[in-house]
Amino acid sequence: MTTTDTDSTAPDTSGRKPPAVAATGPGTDTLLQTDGLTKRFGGFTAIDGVDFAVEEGQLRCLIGPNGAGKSTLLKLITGRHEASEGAIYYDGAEITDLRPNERVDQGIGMKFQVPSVFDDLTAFENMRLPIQRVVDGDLEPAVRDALERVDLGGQAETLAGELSHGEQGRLEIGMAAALEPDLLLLDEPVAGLSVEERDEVAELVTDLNADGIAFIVIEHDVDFVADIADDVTVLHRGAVFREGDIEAIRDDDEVRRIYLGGE
Ligand SMILES: Nc1ncnc2c1ncn2[C@@H]1O[C@H](COP(=O)(O)OP(=O)(O)OP(=O)(O)O)[C@@H](O)[C@H]1O
Repeated sequence: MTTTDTDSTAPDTSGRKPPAVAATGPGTDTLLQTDGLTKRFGGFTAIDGVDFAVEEGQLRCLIGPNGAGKSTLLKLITGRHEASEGAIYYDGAEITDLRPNERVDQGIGMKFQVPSVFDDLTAFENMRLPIQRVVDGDLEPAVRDALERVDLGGQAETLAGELSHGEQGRLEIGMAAALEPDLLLLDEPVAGLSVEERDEVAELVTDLNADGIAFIVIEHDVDFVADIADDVTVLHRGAVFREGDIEAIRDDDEVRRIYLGGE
């Protein structure tokens, strides 16, 4: 539940722009829009009045220094955190007060920073979990297809705990993609991976994006961002500091100062 003093039926006399619900509705290209989104932890404001949008099929990277609020913003979008103020609109409806599972049902998927595969189940058994939510009847062909999609067809019977970190990461992304989201949120998907594993994840994300899935990707690895991103949002102290394409962001002296170490 959001904390707001405003009666939604009363005329808006605040001078703020009208709710963005129509902005994500039919006939627009905007899939997700936040409006003045704010999150406070006690007296500390982690996300401070953020207006943030993702277009249909867009791949937007979210970067920023440690503690900038990137994970908190993603958790607000997935419903893991409740907003203190502001609103979130998705595909023509307000989702601010929906529960996490309801947001998944609306088409918002998430791969967390912490691995969420079950180590003592095989890759096949892990993949069957999301598939059984969306497929009726014989699950096996759909599970095999989903494993092929993340290049794990040959590892179906391997315990997830015995897969490499890169393979586990691909399995998790594949599990999130199996729920057929329109928007997939990834929190540092290549942290701790080798260069080759990183490239495989970049290829997978690019392929899924080409299939029409929009992405928000939190990432510290600027080379990975450059490999995959159309657009970059820089978050700093809980607010949007810059938005632009990766080249403009890389060349921005202020961004380098706050984020890239100012070299
Ligand atoms: N549950 C919480 N309770 C209190 N403070 C929190 C909580 N979650 C995050 N914070 C604080 O909010 C701020 C933003 O944290 P967040 O994890 O969103 O940053 P981040 O940009 O994802 O950082 P990093 O790159 O280090 O993961 C930090 O100062 C953090 O300490």
